[in-house]
Amino acid sequence: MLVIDDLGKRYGGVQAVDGISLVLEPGERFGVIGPNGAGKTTLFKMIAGDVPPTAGAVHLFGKDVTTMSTARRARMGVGRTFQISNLFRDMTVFDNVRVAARGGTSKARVFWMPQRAKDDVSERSIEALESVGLADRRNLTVANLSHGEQRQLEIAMALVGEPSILLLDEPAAGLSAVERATLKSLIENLPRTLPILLIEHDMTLALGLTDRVMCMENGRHVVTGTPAEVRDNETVREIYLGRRDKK
Ligand SMILES: Nc1ncnc2c1ncn2[C@@H]1O[C@H](COP(=O)(O)OP(=O)(O)OP(=O)(O)O)[C@@H](O)[C@H]1O
Repeated sequence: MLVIDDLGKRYGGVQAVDGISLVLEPGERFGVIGPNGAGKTTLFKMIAGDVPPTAGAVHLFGKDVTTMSTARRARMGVGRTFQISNLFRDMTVFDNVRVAARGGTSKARVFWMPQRAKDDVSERSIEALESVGLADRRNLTVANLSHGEQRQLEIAMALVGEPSILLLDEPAAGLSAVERATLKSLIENLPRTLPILLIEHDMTLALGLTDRVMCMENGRHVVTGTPAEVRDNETVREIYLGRRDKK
Protein backbone atom coordinates (compact mmCIF):
# COMPACT_ATOMS: atom_id res chain seq x y z
CA MET A 1 0.00 0.00 0.00
CA LEU A 2 2.81 2.34 0.96
CA VAL A 3 6.55 1.92 0.53
CA ILE A 4 8.97 4.54 1.82
CA ASP A 5 12.51 4.13 0.67
CA ASP A 6 15.44 5.88 2.38
CA LEU A 7 13.46 9.09 2.73
CA GLY A 8 15.20 12.27 3.83
CA LYS A 9 14.37 15.93 4.33
CA ARG A 10 16.86 18.68 5.01
CA TYR A 11 15.79 22.19 6.02
CA GLY A 12 18.92 24.31 5.65
CA GLY A 13 21.24 22.97 8.31
CA VAL A 14 18.58 20.73 9.93
CA GLN A 15 18.28 17.11 8.81
CA ALA A 16 14.62 16.69 9.88
CA VAL A 17 14.29 13.15 8.44
CA ASP A 18 17.28 10.99 7.68
CA GLY A 19 17.11 7.69 5.77
CA ILE A 20 13.67 6.43 6.86
CA SER A 21 12.26 3.32 5.16
CA LEU A 22 9.02 1.50 5.89
CA VAL A 23 6.42 -0.73 4.23
CA LEU A 24 2.72 -0.59 5.07
CA GLU A 25 0.99 -3.85 4.18
CA PRO A 26 -2.69 -4.13 3.16
CA GLY A 27 -4.91 -3.89 6.23
CA GLU A 28 -1.99 -3.03 8.49
CA ARG A 29 -2.01 -0.37 11.19
CA PHE A 30 1.40 1.17 11.52
CA GLY A 31 2.45 3.71 14.15
CA VAL A 32 5.30 6.22 14.07
CA ILE A 33 6.32 7.49 17.49
CA GLY A 34 9.10 9.68 18.79
CA PRO A 35 9.74 12.70 21.01
CA ASN A 36 9.29 16.33 19.91
CA GLY A 37 11.49 17.14 16.95
CA ALA A 38 11.95 13.46 16.00
CA GLY A 39 10.80 14.20 12.44
CA LYS A 40 7.38 12.52 12.59
CA THR A 41 5.46 15.47 11.15
CA THR A 42 8.00 16.01 8.39
CA LEU A 43 7.77 12.31 7.50
CA PHE A 44 3.97 12.54 7.44
CA LYS A 45 4.07 15.62 5.22
CA MET A 46 6.33 13.87 2.71
CA ILE A 47 3.95 10.88 2.58
CA ALA A 48 0.88 13.10 2.16
CA GLY A 49 2.68 15.27 -0.43
CA ASP A 50 2.80 18.54 1.52
CA VAL A 51 6.58 18.82 1.30
CA PRO A 52 9.00 17.29 -1.22
CA PRO A 53 11.76 15.06 0.13
CA THR A 54 15.41 15.94 -0.42
CA ALA A 55 16.28 12.22 -0.65
CA GLY A 56 14.56 8.89 -1.21
CA ALA A 57 11.18 7.90 -2.64
CA VAL A 58 7.52 7.35 -1.71
CA HIS A 59 5.47 4.67 -3.49
CA LEU A 60 1.70 4.41 -3.08
CA PHE A 61 -0.23 1.42 -4.41
CA GLY A 62 2.81 0.45 -6.48
CA LYS A 63 3.28 3.89 -8.07
CA ASP A 64 6.13 6.33 -7.47
CA VAL A 65 4.41 9.44 -6.06
CA THR A 66 7.54 11.19 -4.76
CA THR A 67 6.91 14.32 -6.84
CA MET A 68 3.12 14.02 -7.04
CA SER A 69 0.90 16.76 -5.53
CA THR A 70 -1.21 16.29 -2.41
CA ALA A 71 -4.39 16.62 -4.49
CA ARG A 72 -3.36 13.85 -6.88
CA ARG A 73 -2.41 11.57 -3.98
CA ALA A 74 -5.85 12.28 -2.47
CA ARG A 75 -7.48 11.30 -5.77
CA MET A 76 -5.46 8.07 -5.74
CA GLY A 77 -7.08 7.17 -2.42
CA VAL A 78 -5.08 8.84 0.33
CA GLY A 79 -7.24 10.08 3.21
CA ARG A 80 -5.51 12.19 5.81
CA THR A 81 -6.04 14.40 8.81
CA PHE A 82 -4.20 17.60 9.62
CA GLN A 83 -2.30 18.50 12.78
CA ILE A 84 -3.64 22.04 12.56
CA SER A 85 -7.41 22.05 12.18
CA ASN A 86 -8.71 22.71 8.68
CA LEU A 87 -12.36 22.87 9.73
CA PHE A 88 -14.76 25.63 8.71
CA ARG A 89 -15.71 26.74 12.21
CA ASP A 90 -18.84 28.72 11.27
CA MET A 91 -20.30 25.94 9.16
CA THR A 92 -22.25 22.94 10.40
CA VAL A 93 -20.66 19.57 11.03
CA PHE A 94 -22.68 18.14 8.13
CA ASP A 95 -21.57 20.84 5.68
CA ASN A 96 -17.92 20.37 6.63
CA VAL A 97 -18.15 16.70 5.72
CA ARG A 98 -20.10 17.45 2.54
CA VAL A 99 -17.41 19.87 1.40
CA ALA A 100 -14.77 17.22 2.13
CA ALA A 101 -16.86 14.66 0.23
CA ARG A 102 -16.57 16.84 -2.85
CA GLY A 103 -12.84 17.11 -2.31
CA GLY A 104 -13.36 20.85 -2.33
CA THR A 105 -12.56 23.80 -0.19
CA SER A 106 -15.58 25.91 -1.05
CA LYS A 107 -19.05 25.60 0.39
CA ALA A 108 -20.47 26.88 -2.88
CA ARG A 109 -19.38 23.74 -4.70
CA VAL A 110 -21.78 21.66 -2.63
CA PHE A 111 -24.76 23.87 -3.24
CA TRP A 112 -24.30 24.17 -7.01
CA MET A 113 -24.23 20.41 -7.56
CA PRO A 114 -26.98 18.50 -9.39
CA GLN A 115 -29.50 16.98 -6.97
CA ARG A 116 -28.47 13.36 -7.59
CA ALA A 117 -24.81 14.04 -6.85
CA LYS A 118 -25.91 16.06 -3.84
CA ASP A 119 -27.92 13.11 -2.46
CA ASP A 120 -24.95 10.79 -2.88
CA VAL A 121 -22.66 13.24 -1.09
CA SER A 122 -25.20 13.67 1.73
CA GLU A 123 -25.58 9.92 2.13
CA ARG A 124 -21.83 9.32 2.26
CA SER A 125 -21.46 12.24 4.66
CA ILE A 126 -23.99 10.77 7.08
CA GLU A 127 -22.25 7.39 6.91
CA ALA A 128 -18.88 9.01 7.66
CA LEU A 129 -20.39 10.90 10.60
CA GLU A 130 -21.98 7.70 11.89
CA SER A 131 -18.63 5.90 11.74
CA VAL A 132 -17.11 8.51 14.10
CA GLY A 133 -20.19 8.80 16.34
CA LEU A 134 -21.13 12.33 15.30
CA ALA A 135 -24.30 11.78 13.27
CA ASP A 136 -26.50 13.29 15.98
CA ARG A 137 -24.28 16.42 16.10
CA ARG A 138 -24.51 17.10 12.38
CA ASN A 139 -26.56 20.31 12.58
CA LEU A 140 -24.30 22.00 15.12
CA THR A 141 -21.73 24.51 13.96
CA VAL A 142 -18.15 23.35 14.41
CA ALA A 143 -17.50 26.12 16.94
CA ASN A 144 -19.99 24.37 19.25
CA LEU A 145 -18.13 21.05 19.22
CA SER A 146 -15.63 20.05 21.90
CA HIS A 147 -12.01 19.74 20.88
CA GLY A 148 -12.34 15.96 20.90
CA GLU A 149 -15.42 16.08 18.68
CA GLN A 150 -13.56 18.32 16.24
CA ARG A 151 -10.87 15.64 15.97
CA GLN A 152 -13.59 13.05 15.34
CA LEU A 153 -15.02 15.29 12.62
CA GLU A 154 -11.61 15.56 10.97
CA ILE A 155 -11.47 11.77 10.77
CA ALA A 156 -14.98 11.71 9.26
CA MET A 157 -13.77 14.19 6.65
CA ALA A 158 -10.86 11.91 5.82
CA LEU A 159 -13.17 8.87 5.62
CA VAL A 160 -15.87 10.40 3.44
CA GLY A 161 -13.65 10.19 0.36
CA GLU A 162 -13.63 6.38 0.88
CA PRO A 163 -9.83 6.27 1.04
CA SER A 164 -7.69 3.20 0.36
CA ILE A 165 -5.23 4.30 3.03
CA LEU A 166 -5.68 6.59 6.03
CA LEU A 167 -2.93 8.87 7.37
CA LEU A 168 -3.56 10.22 10.87
CA ASP A 169 -1.35 13.08 12.05
CA GLU A 170 -1.19 13.21 15.87
CA PRO A 171 -4.97 12.81 16.24
CA ALA A 172 -4.78 12.84 20.05
CA ALA A 173 -2.76 16.06 20.38
CA GLY A 174 -4.32 18.35 22.97
CA LEU A 175 -7.09 15.92 23.97
CA SER A 176 -8.13 15.09 27.53
CA ALA A 177 -7.87 11.53 28.84
CA VAL A 178 -11.59 10.96 28.25
CA GLU A 179 -11.40 12.37 24.72
CA ARG A 180 -8.37 10.18 24.01
CA ALA A 181 -10.30 7.09 25.08
CA THR A 182 -13.17 8.02 22.74
CA LEU A 183 -10.76 8.63 19.88
CA LYS A 184 -8.97 5.35 20.56
CA SER A 185 -12.14 3.28 20.35
CA LEU A 186 -13.22 5.18 17.25
CA ILE A 187 -9.97 4.31 15.46
CA GLU A 188 -10.11 0.73 16.77
CA ASN A 189 -13.54 0.32 15.24
CA LEU A 190 -12.60 1.52 11.76
CA PRO A 191 -12.76 -1.26 9.15
CA ARG A 192 -9.79 -3.63 9.53
CA THR A 193 -9.36 -3.62 5.76
CA LEU A 194 -8.35 0.07 5.82
CA PRO A 195 -4.57 0.43 6.25
CA ILE A 196 -3.68 3.18 8.70
CA LEU A 197 -0.46 5.09 9.25
CA LEU A 198 -0.65 6.83 12.61
CA ILE A 199 1.86 9.48 13.62
CA GLU A 200 1.56 9.98 17.36
CA HIS A 201 3.61 11.47 20.15
CA ASP A 202 1.56 9.55 22.75
CA MET A 203 3.34 6.20 22.91
CA THR A 204 0.60 4.41 24.87
CA LEU A 205 -2.07 5.39 22.37
CA ALA A 206 0.08 4.47 19.36
CA LEU A 207 1.10 1.11 20.82
CA GLY A 208 -2.52 0.31 21.68
CA LEU A 209 -3.80 0.96 18.18
CA THR A 210 -1.22 -0.50 15.83
CA ASP A 211 0.17 -3.83 14.60
CA ARG A 212 3.69 -2.47 14.13
CA VAL A 213 5.43 0.63 15.35
CA MET A 214 8.52 2.57 14.35
CA CYS A 215 10.25 4.85 16.81
CA MET A 216 12.24 7.83 15.48
CA GLU A 217 14.65 10.19 17.18
CA ASN A 218 16.46 13.18 15.65
CA GLY A 219 15.14 12.26 12.20
CA ARG A 220 16.53 8.74 12.35
CA HIS A 221 15.11 5.27 12.73
CA VAL A 222 15.54 3.78 16.21
CA VAL A 223 13.53 0.55 16.06
CA THR A 224 10.58 -1.04 14.25
CA GLY A 225 8.64 -3.93 15.78
CA THR A 226 5.43 -5.08 17.38
CA PRO A 227 4.03 -2.81 20.08
CA ALA A 228 5.40 -5.20 22.74
CA GLU A 229 8.88 -5.19 21.18
CA VAL A 230 8.94 -1.39 20.93
CA ARG A 231 7.59 -0.97 24.47
CA ASP A 232 10.35 -3.22 25.82
CA ASN A 233 13.13 -1.65 23.76
CA GLU A 234 15.77 -0.13 26.01
CA THR A 235 16.52 2.83 23.70
CA VAL A 236 12.81 3.67 23.34
CA ARG A 237 12.45 3.64 27.11
CA GLU A 238 15.41 5.95 27.49
CA ILE A 239 14.05 8.32 24.84
CA TYR A 240 10.61 8.49 26.42
CA LEU A 241 11.91 8.79 29.96
CA GLY A 242 14.07 11.68 28.74
CA ARG A 243 17.29 10.15 29.98
CA ARG A 244 18.90 10.03 26.57
CA ASP A 245 21.39 12.71 25.57
CA LYS A 246 20.42 14.62 22.42
CA LYS A 247 22.85 13.93 19.63
N1 LIG B 1 9.69 24.10 7.84
C1 LIG B 1 10.77 23.85 8.59
N2 LIG B 1 11.87 24.61 8.50
C2 LIG B 1 12.97 24.35 9.25
N3 LIG B 1 13.06 23.34 10.13
C3 LIG B 1 12.00 22.55 10.27
C4 LIG B 1 10.79 22.75 9.53
N4 LIG B 1 9.89 21.80 9.89
C5 LIG B 1 10.50 21.03 10.81
N5 LIG B 1 11.76 21.48 11.06
C6 LIG B 1 12.72 20.90 11.99
O1 LIG B 1 12.83 19.52 11.70
C7 LIG B 1 12.94 18.75 12.89
C8 LIG B 1 11.82 17.72 12.93
O2 LIG B 1 10.57 18.40 13.11
P1 LIG B 1 9.15 17.66 13.06
O3 LIG B 1 8.11 18.71 13.26
O4 LIG B 1 9.07 16.82 11.85
O5 LIG B 1 9.26 16.72 14.34
P2 LIG B 1 8.07 15.98 15.11
O6 LIG B 1 8.60 14.64 15.49
O7 LIG B 1 6.85 16.02 14.31
O8 LIG B 1 7.92 16.86 16.40
P3 LIG B 1 6.55 17.31 17.15
O9 LIG B 1 6.07 16.10 17.90
O10 LIG B 1 7.04 18.41 18.05
O11 LIG B 1 5.59 17.79 16.09
C9 LIG B 1 12.91 19.74 14.04
O12 LIG B 1 14.23 20.04 14.40
C10 LIG B 1 12.23 20.96 13.44
O13 LIG B 1 12.66 22.15 14.07
